[in-house]
Amino acid sequence: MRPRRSVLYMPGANERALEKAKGLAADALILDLEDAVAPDAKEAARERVCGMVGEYGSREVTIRVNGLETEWHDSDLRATAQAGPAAVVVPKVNSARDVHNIERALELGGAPDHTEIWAMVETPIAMLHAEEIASASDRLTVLVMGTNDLAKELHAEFVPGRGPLLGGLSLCLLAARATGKVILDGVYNDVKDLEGFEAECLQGRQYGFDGKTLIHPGQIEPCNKAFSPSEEEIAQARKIITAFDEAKAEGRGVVTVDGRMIENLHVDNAQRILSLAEAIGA
Ligand SMILES: CC(C)(COP(=O)(O)OP(=O)(O)OC[C@H]1O[C@@H](n2cnc3c(N)ncnc32)[C@H](O)[C@@H]1OP(=O)(O)O)[C@@H](O)C(=O)NCCC(=O)NCCSC(=O)C[C@H](O)C(=O)O
Ligand SMILES: [Mg+2]
Repeated sequence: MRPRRSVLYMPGANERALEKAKGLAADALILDLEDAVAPDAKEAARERVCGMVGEYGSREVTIRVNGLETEWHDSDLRATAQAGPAAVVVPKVNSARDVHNIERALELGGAPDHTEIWAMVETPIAMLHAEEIASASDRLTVLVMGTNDLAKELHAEFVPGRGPLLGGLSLCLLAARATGKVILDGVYNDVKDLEGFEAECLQGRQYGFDGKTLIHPGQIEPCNKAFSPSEEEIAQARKIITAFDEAKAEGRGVVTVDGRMIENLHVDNAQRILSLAEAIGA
């Protein structure tokens, strides 16, 4: 299990941010060539980020290319295939066919096997095709929510609690869990509003997201905390596993811990929590 609690975007044209990220505690980085880079800076940014992939130590480094319909997409994908990051993040993936085209281009470009596809799901049609997108390729390992684009396409407003977006988020969560993929929540735009950010992290975790995409260093620490099992959760997980093992030894398949029923499925969940805590510790 690889923790992907905090996944930080940085503009591929912003040398200061690219340097600063070398000392930041994000689990993964997205070096961005898409929205955060102006058209006349695209080519220089591509060359810069492809040359920096190996400079971030143990962090998972990915590159977000420009969308399939854009003039930069093919060159971005070719250069990324050669750079061999942990993943290529592709915006506005709308169908299984899009995934197959990306996969083929990576193979033709000589991408190493370790370069995964992270598909951004951020349009109404992607919400409706989430399962076919998620299951289109073994190389595709992560779905990334693009909540700004989704809100724009829906003509939705940004409101506390994200009511207008929850239908789409839930469809993508269902698709990710049904196909065994990781899923990351979208970004929180107000970098000064930490209270609102923490509330959105908590909501994301409660819905089942594995982590959240971020736009500012100040969001990393609260995000890591929100998506890590707490000391109490770890202790409770151990207690559940021990109680169930004891019950099993006595020939029982169900037990109560603190008055609550515990069956096999709760033990699976407790084991997942311990594995995540162990992976974070490592
Ligand atoms: C949002 C920002 C434009 C704010 O920038 P700024 O006001 O300059 O921030 P600070 O002055 O508070 O910065 C303090 C220091 O931190 C560094 N910094 C800032 N952001 C980052 C970052 N993302 N990664 C690394 N380092 C960062 C600054 O350089 C300062 O450093 P120093 O001077 O040495 O102290 C800015 O944060 C920003 O550009 N964020 C990223 C924006 C981005 O990448 N957007 C695209 C991805 S989001 C998206 O597209 C979502 C999706 O597609 C959707 O549809 O939802
Ligand atoms: Mg977007």
